[in-house]
Amino acid sequence: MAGLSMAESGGGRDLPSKLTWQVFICCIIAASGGLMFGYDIGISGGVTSMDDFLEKFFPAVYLKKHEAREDNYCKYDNQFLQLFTSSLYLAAIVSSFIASFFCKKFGRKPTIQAASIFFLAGAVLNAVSVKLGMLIAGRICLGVGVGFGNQAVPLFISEIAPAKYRGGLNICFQFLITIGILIANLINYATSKVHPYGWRISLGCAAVPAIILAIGSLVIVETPASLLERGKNEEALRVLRKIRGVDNVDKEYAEILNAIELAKQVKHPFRNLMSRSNRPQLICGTVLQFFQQFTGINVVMFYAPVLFQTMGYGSDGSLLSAVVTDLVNAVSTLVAVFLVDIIGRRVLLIEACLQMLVAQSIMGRILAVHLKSANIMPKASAKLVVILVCVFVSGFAWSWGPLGWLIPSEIFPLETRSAGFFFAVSMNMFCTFLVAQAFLTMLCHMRSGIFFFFAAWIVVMGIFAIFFLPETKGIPIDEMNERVWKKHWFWKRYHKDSYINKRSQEIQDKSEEESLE
Ligand SMILES: OC[C@H]1O[C@](O)(CO)[C@@H](O)[C@@H]1O
Repeated sequence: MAGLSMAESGGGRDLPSKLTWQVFICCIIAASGGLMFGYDIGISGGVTSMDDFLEKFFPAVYLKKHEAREDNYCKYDNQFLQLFTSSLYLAAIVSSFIASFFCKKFGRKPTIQAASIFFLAGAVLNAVSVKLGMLIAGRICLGVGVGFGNQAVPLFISEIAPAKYRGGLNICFQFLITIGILIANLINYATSKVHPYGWRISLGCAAVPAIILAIGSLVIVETPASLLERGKNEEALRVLRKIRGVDNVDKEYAEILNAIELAKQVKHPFRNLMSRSNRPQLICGTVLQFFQQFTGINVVMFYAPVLFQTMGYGSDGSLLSAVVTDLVNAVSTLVAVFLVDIIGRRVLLIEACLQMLVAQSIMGRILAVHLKSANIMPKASAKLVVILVCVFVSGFAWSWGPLGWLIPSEIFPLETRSAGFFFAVSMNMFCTFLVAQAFLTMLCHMRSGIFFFFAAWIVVMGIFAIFFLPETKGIPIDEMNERVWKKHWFWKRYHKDSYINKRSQEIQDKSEEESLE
């Protein structure tokens, strides 16, 4: 198998590996799960600002929207409307739990295939909806797809990529999420002019990425780690040779095998995950996803068109502004693809905190000054807010967006990887749900204060990144414990103590044995 010219050396050490086309294509196909996820994220904001859609499913919101005297901040405050957006994430939390077992027992590839089937069912159901119940049922199917896809795809990519390219390839997942969001908003822009069923086209088009994923998932290989985990040793060796593009993969094979043997001794991964020595990874992996969502990114992704309408833009202008921010989101994610394995994870995260903090604070201030109830914001300020949204989004896109997935996928040892990643995925889904469900109500009650609320969280996450997040750039996954956690100024205490605990347990066991004899 020919390798791409850029890659000849090993994954940060002496493992022979090339970035082969096989790996590259598998990663792109798997990452198209991100396209699907992104499409679902991007589509709901535009659809919920379309009059035809509101009139059919949410007549109360429709009336409120066209009520001249209604408070700008509260036009869209409706729990059911928020449930349309957020039900997907609720379903995804539950399904990613199931997916974590499915992924371990049947492998990463069938989990990705299952995701595509749920995506397809959800898209069809949404496009033909005649009642709110059908609409929500469709969103739930999409949510199950998201749960399965988001559980399997980042793991798949991290396990199949050579360590040296793991960061960049993994970010393809997030990149395709941003492309999905962008396409969704472009489609919304076009279909908002198609009356009365434009929204059906928007929701139905989700079937396209679902079909791409379904077909693509038939041709990808299973990861060597997952094959070994299920006792398919010969196949694992064959796949490893194929994806690395070299025959001599003995060392890597032995390392994965070793990790599997260790993993097999762990009968209860979820219980093991709670043990003291696994706590640093668990805390960092989950907290990163919590922080990712509490940047307030989904306020922009879900509700940008609604937010821009609140500021006085017309429907067209709002959808177009949302397209611009999505473009910035996608392009900036590419920056991370190229930089993450060169300058590392922490620099990106910390720099982005500063950038997002400045943008959020100025935005909050502008909205506080100009957007009093039922007032329309001056055009220049409204334009400035769009620019600030772009500054905010770009900071997020080259840092907390992609790294929220990458870091949790690379820090857990094999025995707790699936279980640990589940916590990260479900934290993402849970917080996305919270933001989606609460934002319009928060906007109505907190008004511009909402931006300061998220700005405060950005300060907290910056402090966390500076003091508590270790650098994982270029470290092979199976060496994380030795080279990262056991050396970190804060987290090393968890290993030291666990060693002491283990030793004292051994001594206690021994003395019990002796006394029995
Ligand atoms: O690109 C923005 C998107 O990325 C995510 O944070 C996922 O990583 C989504 O929740 C968000 O909508």
